[in-house]
Amino acid sequence: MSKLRVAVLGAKGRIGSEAVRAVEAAEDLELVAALGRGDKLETLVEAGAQVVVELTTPDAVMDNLDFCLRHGIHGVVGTTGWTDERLAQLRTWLDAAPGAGVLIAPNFSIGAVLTMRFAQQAARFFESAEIIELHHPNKADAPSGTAARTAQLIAEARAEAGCPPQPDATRTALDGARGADVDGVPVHSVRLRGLLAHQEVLLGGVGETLTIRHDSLHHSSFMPGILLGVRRVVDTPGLTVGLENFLDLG
Ligand SMILES: NC(=O)c1ccc[n+]([C@@H]2O[C@H](COP(=O)([O-])OP(=O)(O)OC[C@H]3O[C@@H](n4cnc5c(N)ncnc54)[C@H](O)[C@@H]3O)[C@@H](O)[C@H]2O)c1
Ligand SMILES: O=C(O)C1=N[C@H](C(=O)O)CCC1
Repeated sequence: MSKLRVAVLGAKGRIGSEAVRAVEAAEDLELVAALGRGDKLETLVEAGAQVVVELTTPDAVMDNLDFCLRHGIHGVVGTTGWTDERLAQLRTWLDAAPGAGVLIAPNFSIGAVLTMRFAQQAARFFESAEIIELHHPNKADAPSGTAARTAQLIAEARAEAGCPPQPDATRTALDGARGADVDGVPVHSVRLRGLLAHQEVLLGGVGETLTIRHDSLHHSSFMPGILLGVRRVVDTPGLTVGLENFLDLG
């Protein structure tokens, strides 16, 4: 059986360099290009890449995906910074590229995906929900893509169940003291040397709290998810948001 031809964009970065090693080590995949900032995207076409793993920056990701889809190359995207406008733009490019697929995964680690699912399931049973995300201090964006997605899922679950707004008597607060408001869910971002990627979802009800915590301790935690995304995206045309769609979680 022929190997799937894979390229990595952001190949010298923290997660990109780990992805290069993971693709090289996978028997069913062939690494055909490993590009960094300033490298020509035409190399992807010359190398015959079928799937691009996009691990760059929010500033670069849209141009990279535009190029890939114009050349019929599938995308597995870990880069953060997604907004409704960006997703709408991506859908128009996908409409013009029949057969091409893009997976956007706010988090490739299985534990983080399960954290999001558990939080979504629990959200309607508690009056209060807040998120603390904790990352290394070199991270460019806040809140993390994972925390933003978790907050959206919690808010959707609460709205579907008809939950009222969260109790909060705060009348005066220093700017930022109550975190960022993501669809009504406060999200607090910590940046601390020594950390990689961590998240706590705090849920509170009368007389009890539930804390769901996940820790990524090494970039290797993201690799099984990236490889799964590469293998599945080639048979999944259109836009898929979230690795959970490839995990048969029920
Ligand atoms: N989804 C996930 O599971 C997951 C996990 C870790 C990181 N991330 C995200 O991945 C992105 C990268 O994170 P990082 O910690 O590796 O950052 P990083 O700064 O270490 O790496 C980014 C790399 O991309 C390169 N780059 C910038 N513009 C480029 C371009 N136009 N073409 C090719 N390469 C380009 C940079 O030179 C750098 O080497 C961030 O958005 C981060 O939030 C996602
Ligand atoms: O290290 C990062 O940067 C990470 N970014 C993703 C996010 O913003 O959620 C996933 C975790 C690691």
